[in-house]
This record gives sequence, structure tokens and C-alpha cells, in this order.
Amino acid sequence: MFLRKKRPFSPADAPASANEAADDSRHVRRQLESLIEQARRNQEIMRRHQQLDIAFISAAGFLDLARSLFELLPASSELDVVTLFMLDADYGIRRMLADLHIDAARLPHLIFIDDESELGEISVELDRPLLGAYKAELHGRLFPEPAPAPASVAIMPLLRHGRLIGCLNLGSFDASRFHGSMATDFIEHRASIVAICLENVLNQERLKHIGLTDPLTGISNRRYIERRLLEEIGRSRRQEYALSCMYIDIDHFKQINDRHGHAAGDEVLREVAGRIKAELRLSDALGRFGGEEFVVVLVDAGLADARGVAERIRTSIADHPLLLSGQTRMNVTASIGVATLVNQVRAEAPQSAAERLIARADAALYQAKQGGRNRVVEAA
Ligand SMILES: Nc1nc2c(ncn2[C@@H]2O[C@H](COP(=O)(O)OP(=O)(O)OP(=O)(O)O)[C@@H](O)[C@H]2O)c(=O)[nH]1
Repeated sequence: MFLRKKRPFSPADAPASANEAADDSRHVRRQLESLIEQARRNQEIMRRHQQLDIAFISAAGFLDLARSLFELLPASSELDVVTLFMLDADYGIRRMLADLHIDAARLPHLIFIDDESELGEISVELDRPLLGAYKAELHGRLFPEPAPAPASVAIMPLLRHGRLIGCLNLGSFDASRFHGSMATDFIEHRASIVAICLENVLNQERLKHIGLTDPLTGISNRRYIERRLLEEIGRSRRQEYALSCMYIDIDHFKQINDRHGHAAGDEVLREVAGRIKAELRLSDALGRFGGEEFVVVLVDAGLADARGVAERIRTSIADHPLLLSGQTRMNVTASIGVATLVNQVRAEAPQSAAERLIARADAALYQAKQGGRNRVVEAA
């Protein structure tokens, strides 16, 4: 029998397998550590995203949400630029924000558009997020000055009930941050949260707006004017400018109602409100105080300015007959009392200063009525 000679034992044999085992375990440990580190990082990312979602969801109003989008989102997601485009075809959102004194111009990265086509070529593809390298001809209008041009972008369509309400545009200076082959589930999830939150805060603002709006004429109501006058008194004292107030009353309004009916009277109220508004600056405030009475707060206007504006309003009503329901022509006039706050007694509480200003304008209006109507009278 052929006996194979056994290879003599080499001392290197045992250590070799032990070394391999040790190497293996070190390798496994390193892998484990790296997985744990990865899990910790992911947890941290999840936590930041959750906090961001909570900030979006709990936004107290439009400005609060905008702050989260333009400040928190870039900071927590390491983005270099974020812009938000909002569709506002009938100017309704902008008008409401202006009425509520929400100064959207203070948000340079918020852009309102009248039509989707203003988004350019990408508008046709906006049924899903678009990720990739920044191309000026394609994305330039989504990151207008003063936004810096990014290197890669994620364009997130904001959809509600299948309708595009805007788009949130994320930009990074890192060219590899967003690319076409990335999964978009997370971005879609985030876009749907932002869209819902935007709709929510706009509805909140609409509610505030309704509470301060006169439903018949669409202008502000008495509550709004009283509140606004208090704010304006504070501001005019700090910045030392004159503040004026106008009390306007349509003449013989009862006869209009009696002769032409209540519906025609309502139409006259709407028309007159429009004529008054057309003569005012955006910074002035017009409200219906009740019945056929309107009050205007004129910011940064002394008595001479206020008188000028009041004359313009008076003639714009008296010189051009109203056209009711597009056919009935009606001559309408209004009387106006004007009062100004100058050299304010700073010790006087804003509330009593406001009441006194309105009362003086009202007394001047009474004089105008007594003097024959269709005239402007300045308060003594
Ligand atoms: N159509 C309509 N009429 C209103 C509304 N609110 C108040 N009125 C009417 O406005 C009229 C106000 O009349 P008066 O205060 O007597 O004053 P006037 O007829 O305007 O007379 P002068 O102010 O003295 O020129 C009343 O007939 C009210 O019924 C409203 O919302 N719609």
C-alpha cells in the first residue's frame, strides 16, 4: 500500500486560520459600526425632516410658512437656494395678502405668476418632480435675481386636487446633489406636505380676511378700520408723519332705496366704494362703517392733502352718473368730513386719539350735510 507521506505540521498553519478569523471579525465589526453609523445618520436626517414637516404643518399663517420654506428648509436640508412660485391667476391671493398687510415683497424668493406658461418649457412636465443639472435656459426663470444660480436643482410641483398651485424649487451649488436617476418618492412626499400646508395657511388668511371684510362691497369692515387706525396712529407717532381721516356719507341714500329698491341701493354702495378706492393709494385704508357710510384712513397725509383727495372722491362720484345693472343711469353725490392728527398729544392713548379723530371727521361730515351736501368740510 502506498502510504502518502504526511506533510509535516507547520506552525504557520494554525496562526493563518486564526489570523483570518480575526481579520474576518474585524471586517464584520467595521461593517457593523459603519451600518450603525449609517443608521444613526439616517435617524438624524429623519428627525430633521420630521421637525421640518412639523414646522410646515403648524405654521401659524402665510408668513410663518414662508419663513419655514425660505429659512428652515435650506438650513436643515443643506440647500443653497429655495424659491417658491405660486399661481395666482385672478390676483386674489396677492390682493388678500395686501389687505391683511402681509408684505409679500419682503420675500424676494416668493414669486406670484398669473399663468403656468410663465414657468417656461418645464411647465408641461410638471406632473412630477424634475431633478438634474441646472440649465440657465430651462431653470433660470425659476431662480431669478437675487437668487444665486445653483448647479443642480429639484423642481417640485405643488398639486392640490390634481391642479398645479405652484412649484417649490430647490437648488444646490453641489452639481451631484440632484440628478435625473435619483428616486423621487421622498421629494413627492415633501411636495404634497408643502402643497397642503400652503392651502391651509391661505385658508387661514382667507378666514381672517372674511372677518375683516364687508361682504356687500368687498372692502374692509368697521372692525378692520378701527384696528388699522390704532396701528397707524402708533406708526405715525414713531415715524412722525401726519394721519388723516375721512368720513364719507352718500347723500339722500334713503330716497335711492325707496325709489329704486334695496338691490339698486346695494349696487350704489358697491359702485361708490369702487370710486372711492380708485382715488386712494395702496397704503390708505377704506372701510364701510355701516349703512351708507365709509371711512378712509389716509397715511402720511396732512389736512391739505386729505382735502385734495376728498375733493377728488367727491367729484368722481358727482360728475359721472352711476350706471346700475349696466343700464339705469343715476346721479349720486356724497358729503365728506375730513380731520387730521398733527402735533399729537403723545400721552393720549391711541384708542382715545382714534375715537377723537373719527368723531371730528364725523362732526365735519355733519357740517357738510348741513351746508347743503355734495361738499367737503374740514374739521375745526
Ligand atoms: N340698500 C341698502 N341700504 C342700506 C344698507 N344699510 C343701510 N341702508 C339704508 O341707508 C339709508 C340711510 O338713510 P339716512 O341715514 O336717513 O340718510 P340719507 O337718506 O342718506 O340722507 P342724508 O345722509 O341726510 O343725505 C336707510 O334707508 C337705510 O335703510 C344696505 O346695506 N343696503
